[in-house]
Amino acid sequence: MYSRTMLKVRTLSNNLKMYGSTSSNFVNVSVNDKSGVAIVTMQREPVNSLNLELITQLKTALSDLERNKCRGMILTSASKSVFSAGLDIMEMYKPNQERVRNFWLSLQDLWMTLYGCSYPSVAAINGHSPAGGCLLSMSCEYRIMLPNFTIGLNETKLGIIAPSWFVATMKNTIGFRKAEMALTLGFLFTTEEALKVGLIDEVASSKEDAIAKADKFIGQFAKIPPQPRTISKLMLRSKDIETLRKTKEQDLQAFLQVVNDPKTQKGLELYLESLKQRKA
Ligand SMILES: CCCCC/C=C\CCC/C=C/CC(=O)SCCNC(=O)CCNC(=O)[C@H](O)C(C)(C)COP(=O)(O)OP(=O)(O)OC[C@H]1O[C@@H](n2cnc3c(N)ncnc32)[C@H](O)[C@@H]1OP(=O)(O)O
Repeated sequence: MYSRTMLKVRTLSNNLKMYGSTSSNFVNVSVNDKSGVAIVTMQREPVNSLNLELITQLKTALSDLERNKCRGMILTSASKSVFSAGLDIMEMYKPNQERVRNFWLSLQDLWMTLYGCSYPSVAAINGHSPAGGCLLSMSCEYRIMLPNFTIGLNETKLGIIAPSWFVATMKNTIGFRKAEMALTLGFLFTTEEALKVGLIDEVASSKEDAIAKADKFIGQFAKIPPQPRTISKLMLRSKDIETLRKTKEQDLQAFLQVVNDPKTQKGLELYLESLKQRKA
């Protein structure tokens, strides 16, 4: 039913080529011919960490879906155990200044595109979803997660602060009090805990079940006129999108200041080592 790559994801744009990147395909888009619902699959092994290329390709895919008036979008992962490990730490460790700037601006763009898309959006969370992975999930309208994984904004545990738009997205998803607790603790919720707190909406037994549930959620909108649907969604979401749009440069400068701080660089080095040692 879902035909692979019916909507072609454009490869890297010219401005990325100057960094010598190869145009690997980190995003697959397949569209159900009957329902018009698209499945957007992140496929950057091993953990879908969000580097500049994955972020750019996701943004392109979502914008293409908008232009093609898709009926709904399901965001998921090709991995069996990780939805997304969040931002690629290698983009922030000893960064090339022009690339890290582009990285952050592209992340801002991706968030504004996903959070404000007109079509219904569902995250089929088929693996762990910390930090930036949680942001992507929360930016969708509905979340379905598989058991025995974790999700949350764990930034404070890493000694860093989630940007204000990450915080706003969490507050809008689970409410002020629960967001305050979760953010200050850097709490990673298990699937069951996430369901209880309202961070996810349903638990699925498998990826196929998650996709079926997502299709069912999106199917409800078949009877709702699209324009009032979109306007209602944007009445709730546009304030935070506009806030970031107006403060993009300020937000970028704050990020660059943190990233370029030698203490952050030392922290990143230790964190990368700890990730590697967990395996040993
Ligand atoms: C973090 C400091 C940022 C400094 C900048 C300052 C402020 C502004 C930015 C603030 C916002 C930040 C949001 C973020 O998203 S930060 C990223 C936070 N992410 C995490 O903490 C997740 C870390 N990863 C994990 O916990 C696990 O990898 C896992 C997702 C649970 C999956 O576990 P598992 O399946 O066991 O896989 P491995 O751990 O063995 O990983 C395989 C491989 O991938 C590397 N890796 C994992 N996560 C990342 C990542 N986020 N970025 C880059 N690389 C990652 C890991 O090191 C392994 O590599 P090797 O195979 O080479 O050992």
